[in-house]
Amino acid sequence: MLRLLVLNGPNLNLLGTRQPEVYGATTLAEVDAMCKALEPELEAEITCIQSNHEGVLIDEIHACRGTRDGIVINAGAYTHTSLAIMDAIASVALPVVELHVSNIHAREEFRHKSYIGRVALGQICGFGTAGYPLALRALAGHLRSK
Ligand SMILES: O=C1C[C@@](O)(C(=O)O)C[C@@H](O)[C@@H]1O
Repeated sequence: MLRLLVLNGPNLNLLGTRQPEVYGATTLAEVDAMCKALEPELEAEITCIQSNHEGVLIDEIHACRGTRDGIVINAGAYTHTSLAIMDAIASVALPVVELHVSNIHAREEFRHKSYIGRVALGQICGFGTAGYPLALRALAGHLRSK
């Protein structure tokens, strides 16, 4: 049984109502349900956590050491700014898939840089909230191939 964490960062609690032309109409509760629904197929226990606070996200990443096998993270705007989240991911040495609902590379220049990308297994972006199951499948596939 794989143990996977889906970690959502700042403002993602507003999914569904926040700039729907960019992020779509699906709510975070619906995203969490979509992720949990993959548990039987992926033979995984999937936990979904969201926080608007950088330190809480870091604590959740640290807590994965020895308790989880991998992480899907949408760090929101911290993606582009947070050396501390990058260091936390490097410190726990677990496979991490970076996820963005929007295509960050097609947006403003400041969204093109990702600190998470330096320590991630890979990145999925631009597929809307359908990216979450893609990211979980990619992570589980990677873990099972090891
Ligand atoms: O909050 C977000 C959401 C985001 O991570 C996405 O999922 O597309 C993209 C970030 O640039 C932005 O700050």
